[in-house]
Amino acid sequence: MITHQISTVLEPLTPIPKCGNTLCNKLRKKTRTVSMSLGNENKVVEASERLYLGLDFGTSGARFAIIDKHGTVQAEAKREYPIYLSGESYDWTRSWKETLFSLLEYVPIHLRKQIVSISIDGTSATTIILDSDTGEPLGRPFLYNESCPDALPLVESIAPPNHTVCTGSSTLCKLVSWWNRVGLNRKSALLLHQADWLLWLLHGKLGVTDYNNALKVGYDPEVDSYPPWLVCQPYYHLLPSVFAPGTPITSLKEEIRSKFGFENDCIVCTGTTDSIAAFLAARATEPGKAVTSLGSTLAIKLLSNTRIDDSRFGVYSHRLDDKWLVGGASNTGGAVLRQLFTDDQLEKLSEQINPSQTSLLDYYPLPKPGERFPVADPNLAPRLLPRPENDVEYLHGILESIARIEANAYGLLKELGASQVNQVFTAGGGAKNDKWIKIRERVLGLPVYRANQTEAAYGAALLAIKGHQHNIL
Ligand SMILES: Nc1ncnc2c1ncn2[C@@H]1O[C@H](COP(=O)(O)OP(=O)(O)O)[C@@H](O)[C@H]1O
Ligand SMILES: O=C(CO)[C@H](O)[C@H](O)COP(=O)(O)O
Repeated sequence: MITHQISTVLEPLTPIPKCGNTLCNKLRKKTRTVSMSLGNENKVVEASERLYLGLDFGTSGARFAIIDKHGTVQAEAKREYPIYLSGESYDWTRSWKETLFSLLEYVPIHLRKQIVSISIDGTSATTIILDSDTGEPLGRPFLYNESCPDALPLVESIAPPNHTVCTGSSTLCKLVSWWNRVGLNRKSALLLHQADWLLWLLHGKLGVTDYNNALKVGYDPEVDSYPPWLVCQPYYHLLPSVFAPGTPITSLKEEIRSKFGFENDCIVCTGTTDSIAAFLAARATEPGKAVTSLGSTLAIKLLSNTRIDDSRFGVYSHRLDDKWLVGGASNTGGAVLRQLFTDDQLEKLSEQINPSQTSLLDYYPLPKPGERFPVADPNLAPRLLPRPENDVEYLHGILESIARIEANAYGLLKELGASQVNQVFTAGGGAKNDKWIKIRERVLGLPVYRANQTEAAYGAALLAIKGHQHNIL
C-alpha cells in the first residue's frame, strides 16, 4: 500500500492561558500533530464500495482507520489529545469530544459517502457519570488507571471473592466512590464508559454499552446479564444496557450525517476496549495465540478455551464470541518510556542495542506508584535506578525489565490454568521497535511477531464490519 504521510503541526486551538503555574507552562510547549495517510493510491476504491470506520481512543491520542470489506486500509489518521484545563485538572471529556469531531474532519471527503458503519474503542474502565436526561457529564471522568480504594471494602463485601471488580481501578469501585459522595444528583444519573459516550455523541441513544467495557462494572458476559448481587444495589439504575461488541445501535445522528456528508444509511455500532480492539486487529484466532499491546500501558490478551478471573493478580477474562481473552493490564509500558525519551530518541537509542545480550539492570518501570497486573498493588513504587551513564544501556535495561514483566504475566496465566501461549503478536506504539521484539523473544522463550495491523483502530473498523453484516441480515 502506498501511503502519503501528511503531518500538520497544529497550534493549540484555544491558547493556553499564560500563568505562573508549571502545569500551564508545560502545556504551552505542547503542540499537537495530526498525521494522516491515504490508502493505496494505485487502487482507486470503487465509488460503490462500502467502507467501514473504526476509531481508537487510547491513552495518549486517538486514531481512525477506514477499511473496505477485504480489510484493506483506505485511510488512516491520528491526533494527540488537545489539552484543556478545568481548574487544576485536565478537561478530558472536552478533549475527547474535540478529538472525535476533528478526526471526522480528516476523513477524506471522497470516502465519506461510502462509509456505512462506524465503531469506537476506548480505554477500559474509563468511567463517566452523566446526567441521564442530557448526557452531560456530572463531573470529571475516572480514568482507566485511576484507583478508588475508598470504595474497595464495600465492593469486596458484595462481590464474589477475587471477582474482577475487586480492585480499586475497577469501574464498580469508581461508581461506588461517586455514589458515596454526599449531596450528588443521584436520581437522574447514568454510567457510561469512554467509548460508549463518544459513540453516543454520534448516535444519540443514551445508556448503551458492550460486554467488554461492562466487564469491570460487574457484568457477566458468560450469562449475558448483570449478576444478582449487583442488581440489588441502590445504584443499579445507573448501569447501561449491554450488547455484544459490534452490535448495530442506530443510524448516525442526522445533524452529524449532514455536517460531515456521510451516507443516509450509515450506522453506529457498539465498541470495545482498546486492548481488545488491538487483539481483533492482530486477527489471532486460535487458543494459545496472544497479543501484547505495547501502548502507554502493557496489556496482555491470550486466547483461551478456559475463563480465568482472579483479582488478587489483576487477571480477568473478556469474552470473545465463544472463547475467552485471558489477561490483564500492567501500568508499565510506553508511558514510562515517554517520561524519559522522545519517540526519536527511542528509535536512535534502540538501534544501538544488542538484543542478544542480557541486560543486568533490574527495574520495575512504572510512570508513578501503582501496578494492576501481574502484581495487583496500588502502592507498588517505580524502580528505575541506578541509571547508567550510557542511555543505550539504560534503555536496554528498561526494555528488558518490561519484557520480564511480560514473561511473568504469561507465566502467571499458565499457572492459573489458561491455555498455554505458543505465539505472541505485538500491537501498539512499541510494536515498531524490532530490537524490543528480539529482546522479548529471548526473555519470553517464544516466537514474537509484529501484528500485520498494529493499530486498535483497525480492530474497531472490523467491529463496524461485523455490525453492518448484522444489520443487513
Ligand atoms: N520506537 C519505540 N520503541 C518503543 N516504544 C515506542 C517507540 N515509539 C513509540 N513508543 C511508545 O509507544 C507509546 C504510544 O503507543 P500507542 O499505542 O499510541 O499508545 P496509546 O494507545 O496507549 O496512547 C508511547 O508511550 C511511546 O513511548
Ligand atoms: O491499560 C489500559 C488503557 O490502555 C486498559 O486498562 C486496557 O484496555 C486493558 O483493559 P482491558 O483488558 O479491559 O482492555
